[in-house]
Amino acid sequence: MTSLQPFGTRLRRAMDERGPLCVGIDPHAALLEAWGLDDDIAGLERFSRTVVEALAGRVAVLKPQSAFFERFGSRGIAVLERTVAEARAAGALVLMDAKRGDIGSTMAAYAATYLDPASPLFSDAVTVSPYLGYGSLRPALDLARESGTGVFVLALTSNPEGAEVQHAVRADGASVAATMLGHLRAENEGEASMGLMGSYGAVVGATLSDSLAAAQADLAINGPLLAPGIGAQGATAADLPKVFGAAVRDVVPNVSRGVLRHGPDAAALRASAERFADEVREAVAGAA
Ligand SMILES: O=c1ccn([C@@H]2O[C@H](COP(=O)(O)O)[C@@H](O)[C@H]2O)c(=O)[nH]1
Repeated sequence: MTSLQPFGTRLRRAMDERGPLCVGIDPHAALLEAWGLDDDIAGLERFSRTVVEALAGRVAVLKPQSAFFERFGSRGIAVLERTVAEARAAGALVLMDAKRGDIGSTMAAYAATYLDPASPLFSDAVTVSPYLGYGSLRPALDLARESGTGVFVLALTSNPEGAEVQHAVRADGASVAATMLGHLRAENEGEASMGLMGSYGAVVGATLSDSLAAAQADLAINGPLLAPGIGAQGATAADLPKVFGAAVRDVVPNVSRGVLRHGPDAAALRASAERFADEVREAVAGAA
């Protein structure tokens, strides 16, 4: 298998060169309408291509939300394939937001879909759900190591409903979220010993200011922390130091609708992404 440099190394370089922002490609029906596009395959294709052309040469990460492509069936998946390939060719890292999770034997097929370089949906990283247990994710974790890709495990999601599962406390006193973060810390240990960022990340919402303060120590996983919730969900770049504490340097903040609502004008999309990137840079520098 042709292997890339480890995802964590590639991501750290992209964050240093371009800033840490991740922009989502979320073709909501309402956004297609606001852009003057039809809610059909041609609208989907135009929307995605516009975002890629405007931003793939500038931001560190683009995150297509698979659901918005899947709803168009096989033709939507074909657009997703082209979107991923064009974004990667233009220099962005692509994080596929698919939130897959299943028993190990099925997980191996999901892993092959997103993390095998021979797959038409090959991406730099994928989001996964650990609801079937962290160990069920092993095929994705192993394939990521082999192919130089990354895996982001849902730990503390940005939505308020997540707390009933993620804050649940196990018999040993650890919360489910802390347990997932502990697994990721162990997964990234090899890179930590070499002073590099690991390739195994966690999803931790930027919206969690109140509930996270007590758990900041758990965030030291030596891997990237994807932080959705900025913009449409109400969090701001200025919240990041408060939410993430010392881990703020490993945060990859995601903004989707907050940027996309400025389209379809490419210059306006770029200006919005740049504003968010500047705000993030300022917040992180202020935390030093
Ligand atoms: O905890 C999570 C995990 C994933 N997401 C995804 O991120 C984007 C957020 O979009 P906005 O328009 O910036 O709200 C979207 O694709 C979600 O599915 C999340 O929001 N929270």
